[in-house]
Amino acid sequence: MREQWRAVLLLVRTAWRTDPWRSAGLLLEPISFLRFPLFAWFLGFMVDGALRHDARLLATGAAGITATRVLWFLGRWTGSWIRNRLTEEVGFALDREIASLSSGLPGLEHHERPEYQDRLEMLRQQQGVLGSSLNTLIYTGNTVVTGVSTLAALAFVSPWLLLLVPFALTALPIAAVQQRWLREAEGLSAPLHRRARHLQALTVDRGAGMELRVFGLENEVLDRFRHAAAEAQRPVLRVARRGALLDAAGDLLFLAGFAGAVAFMLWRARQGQATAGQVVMAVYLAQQVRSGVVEPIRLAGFLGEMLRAAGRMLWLQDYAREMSAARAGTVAAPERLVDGIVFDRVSFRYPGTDRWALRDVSLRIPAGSVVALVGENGAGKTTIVKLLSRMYEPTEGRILVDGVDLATLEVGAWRRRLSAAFQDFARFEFAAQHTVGAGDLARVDDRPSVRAALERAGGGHVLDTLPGGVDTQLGARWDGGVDLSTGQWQKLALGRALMRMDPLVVFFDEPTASLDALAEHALFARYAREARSGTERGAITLLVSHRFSTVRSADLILVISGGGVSELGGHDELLRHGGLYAQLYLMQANAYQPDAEPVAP
Ligand SMILES: Nc1ncnc2c1ncn2[C@@H]1O[C@H](COP(=O)(O)OP(=O)(O)OP(=O)(O)O)[C@@H](O)[C@H]1O
Repeated sequence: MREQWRAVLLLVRTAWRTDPWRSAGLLLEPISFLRFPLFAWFLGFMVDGALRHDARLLATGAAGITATRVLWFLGRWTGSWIRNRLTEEVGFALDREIASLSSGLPGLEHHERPEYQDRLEMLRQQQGVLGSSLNTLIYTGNTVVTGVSTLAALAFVSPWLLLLVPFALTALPIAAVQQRWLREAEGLSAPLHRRARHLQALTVDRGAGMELRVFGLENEVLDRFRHAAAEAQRPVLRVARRGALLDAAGDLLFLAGFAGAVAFMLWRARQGQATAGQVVMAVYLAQQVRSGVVEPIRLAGFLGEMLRAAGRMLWLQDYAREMSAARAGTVAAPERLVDGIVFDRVSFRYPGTDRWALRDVSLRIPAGSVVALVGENGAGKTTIVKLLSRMYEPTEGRILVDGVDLATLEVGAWRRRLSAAFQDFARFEFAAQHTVGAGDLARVDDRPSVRAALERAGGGHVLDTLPGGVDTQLGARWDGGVDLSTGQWQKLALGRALMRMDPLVVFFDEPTASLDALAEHALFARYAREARSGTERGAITLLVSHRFSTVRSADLILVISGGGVSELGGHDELLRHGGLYAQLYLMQANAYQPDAEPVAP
């Protein structure tokens, strides 16, 4: 119950914050919902006036009915106008908040948690519901006014008529049971919905489109999507069918009670205990008892669904607050690195898995160095990058930045001192200027800086091929938008990584997979020279690459294998050592010279 009140408060607070005037105006609407008892009362006047030939009573009844209609019309008209507008505004405000909370979470761990995914999935599905939840809340309030005033008027005619209420109240347990079923069904459907959305996304995803066609998977994916969507619907449909049967049983019961109430009033009239006007008033009100009592209950059930959606919103708020408090850190990020970064017995498991991605890693990355991470696929190289950028926190052990635990550094400030280019780079479909400039928001509009960063990334010529230069909209789906090749996108991503002027750590996690080995080598040789010349900041460059021609120019090479560091040293030193590095290096070197004799260490 406390959670439901919190959800109601969330809606009211959001409405008030979004538009206080409209929120206040809505309080007028319930007045118009007194129409049923007023109408019945004046109708009774008219009937009695007509039977008694009492012109004053007749006129009072007619005037009252007219006034009731006018009040109803005005209240409804202004109310629904304000309500619709406010509902939209509140819906947008909540949608914005979901986006801002999800993207503002400090790390990526939540993406690995099925329970987070499921709840977010439900929130996404119910975004429309969230928007109209305020509408339902107010409308429920209005129907409560109708119900209570109807019952009060009925009791005024005869308290015995309130015996009709239990017949209507059967809707209460029915709604509760239906809600429970619905909740269970939603829980069952959520992972299936997620799967269906993933499959649907594959059918429209441009990247997946090529593979779908090459491997002839179109129908297979469509079939899987249809199957997953049908499966996701099944629990909810089953519940809807069972719910409709329960509703029908409740309706029949009320019909029996209503017949009893009408018979009771006719009996009273025959006994001379009620006027004809009171009989008409009672019959009119009795048939309203059904909607007067059932409607608020039905809506309360519906409101329950809304409040559950609002409750998930509260959960997201709490989760974001908790994560930020636990992960945000308070210590200011350093201006420069003096000693470097130390991994102190770091172990890491991805959430929801029981396999160690890194196990007991201890190493030191000296300030000002260019470090290469090499190793086979799945060895743990990217995981090291993710831990250093605080997308995840170590499961065990600590990472020290100049002796300070990285977990205590203020996460936003630390990230402002990083820069990165990834193999899975983002394709920001903005104007080219902003796609690259996004790497340093403060200089997002600075044309010379964007040009310079791109030149350093070896991508200056990409701009020259664009019809509108830096102002060209990227992405073929936009008006006048231009699409780029994967390699061109990658160069823009590299340019973005080179926008920040004073990063402390720069990650290059296989960002040049689309470049040939020579181009990659030339790019990093140039970059490493620059990085070494800027050593007064002690900046560290971390390069993940499978190309040993690039890797060999690093100051320090870390060979990652099976989640640990198996070798560490300079190129010559590791070759002399004759371990895994030497083996992999020679294999690649020989592959580049197929006619040459195998090179021995
Ligand atoms: N999000 C994730 N959830 C669960 N396990 C993961 C996740 N990402 C990576 N792993 C696992 O962690 C291990 C290390 O992965 P990582 O991405 O660090 O390897 P890598 O050395 O960068 O590989 P590659 O050269 O293929 O990029 C792998 O076994 C991988 O399956």
